[in-house]
Amino acid sequence: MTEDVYERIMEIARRRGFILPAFRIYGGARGFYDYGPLGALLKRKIEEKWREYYVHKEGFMEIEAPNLLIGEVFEASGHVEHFIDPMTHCSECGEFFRADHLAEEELGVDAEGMSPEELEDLIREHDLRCPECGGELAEVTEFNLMFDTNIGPKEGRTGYLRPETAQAIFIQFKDLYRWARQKLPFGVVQIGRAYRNEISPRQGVIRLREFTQAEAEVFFDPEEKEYPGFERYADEVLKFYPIEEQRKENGEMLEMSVREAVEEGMVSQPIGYFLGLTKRMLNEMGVPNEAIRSRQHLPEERAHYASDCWDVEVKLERFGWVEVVGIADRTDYDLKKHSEHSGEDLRAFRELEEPKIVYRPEPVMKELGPRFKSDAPKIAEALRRITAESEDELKGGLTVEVDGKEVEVPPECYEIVKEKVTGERFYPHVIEPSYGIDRILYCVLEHNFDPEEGVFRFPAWLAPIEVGVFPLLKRSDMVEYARRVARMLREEGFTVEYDDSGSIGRRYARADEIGVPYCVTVDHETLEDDTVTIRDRDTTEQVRVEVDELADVLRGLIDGDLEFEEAGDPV
Ligand SMILES: Nc1ncnc2c1ncn2[C@@H]1O[C@H](COP(=O)(O)OP(=O)(O)OP(=O)(O)O)[C@@H](O)[C@H]1O
Repeated sequence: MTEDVYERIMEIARRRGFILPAFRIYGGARGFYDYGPLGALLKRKIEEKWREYYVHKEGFMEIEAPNLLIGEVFEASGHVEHFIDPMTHCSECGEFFRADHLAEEELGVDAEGMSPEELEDLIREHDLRCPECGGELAEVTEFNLMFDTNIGPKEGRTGYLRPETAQAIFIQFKDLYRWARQKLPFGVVQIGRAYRNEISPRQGVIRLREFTQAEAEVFFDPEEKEYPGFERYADEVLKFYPIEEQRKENGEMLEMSVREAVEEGMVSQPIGYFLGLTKRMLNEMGVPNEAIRSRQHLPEERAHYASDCWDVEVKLERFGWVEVVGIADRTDYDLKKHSEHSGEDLRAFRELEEPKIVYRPEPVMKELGPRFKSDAPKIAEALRRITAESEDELKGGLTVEVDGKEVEVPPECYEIVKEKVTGERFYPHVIEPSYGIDRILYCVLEHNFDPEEGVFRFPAWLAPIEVGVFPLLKRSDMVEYARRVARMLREEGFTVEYDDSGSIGRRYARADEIGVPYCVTVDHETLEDDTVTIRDRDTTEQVRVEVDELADVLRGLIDGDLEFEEAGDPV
């Protein structure tokens, strides 16, 4: 038997129906996996836990938007231009590689953020060859990771499968802000599939081409430094790995509370808050503190929209530290871009402590119209978004951005008006905690795996099957009774597996392997006095309880409100 934990877990995952390669009968395709019946149950539980934190406890609004978005959205967001990875391929066997990953793996260098030219030089300098066949590597080019398609039968309307769920939230900001009673901060979440045409996904379930993201976009006023509710996770102690430590030769992870990290200026309050929340959630799922760290992105690895980003990484046997959650400060980047490209005003409003005088350019349509034709309304809208503290700032012409292009507006196209205002419009900033559910699911499998016994020891609430129900013998009276118990428990809301094949020992072993925390057995005594046994997965101890009380007892055990020893009479 192989010792590699990943192999062992994936073997059980495939055999028992957690995760399995997709399209297998047609030879499969890298980066696509199916969740089998157990995997699907486990995934739902992880998603529900995430909802409990973000929708229930934070009170964020959840939306559900299309997976396929029109091209304009990603033109504006910068993904068409920037969502690219460097790529090379072998000129002999034709295999494709992420050029930066290849350089990192084969040469041990840090190639993050290198340009295609720099990577090309590195490859030539070290005579790097195809790891599969030794062939020569072709030129390094840029590859956009978005899957594109054509919307409708007519050519011309490009659509993209979303590479992140976030954009649909930004483009609906106006309504969302209204539903939030025009008060900041507020959060909006979305959970769903995201698609990235990863060049060469070789890390099994870690790097998929279709995966599930759970994202929150938290809109706040950048002038407010305090994050409401900060105290909730302020005392969580985390392992921080900031940029300075990563740059030192023997850099270390710094263990401190979220509060201390904020006081030291290492993280902002909202970023610290969501790092603390994430650690707490991962702990609940059985990922221990030693395997969790918060690593700050180096400037060269930050996404095009982020001013700061911290990844929550989980340590895995085969892959080392793997990002499972990214918490990015997206500033006002997205709302600004979508305002500029769409002409909609996606700003929020804040009351001023004291009224003030501002100057703004009021569009003169009879000048704008003939000059800019169909662009005139958008230019007028862009002008209306401008305000200045002094008249001089507006004199002599202005530059506005429309549909991603800069447009020079001559002074005769607007009149400068003076206004007394009691409030002002501004672009909210956004903190985005972005969770990769599939990666979390694999981390949950690995960190709840007991390699000695080859079984999963999920926390009871997280186990895909919560209760196993077995008749001791395959006698019709016991089978019938056990089936009735299984049905009753299902109706009470438990996930239940009924099993009557093979010896009872084999059935317990099968249940242990997939992490079933409690097994209920119907035996001779049951038929006489309506009591059953409950067996605890981790201690293999048993208690006897009345069938009438079974559902309440199991609920108490699964919710952690009841100790096993107190659950019934020891057997
Ligand atoms: N190809 C993928 N397969 C599975 N999950 C992914 C993939 N890409 C991203 N994710 C998940 O989505 C989360 C947020 O996406 P983000 O854009 O921050 O990832 P990323 O920094 O591009 O990831 P990576 O650097 O590993 O490619 C990640 O933390 C990760 O859990």
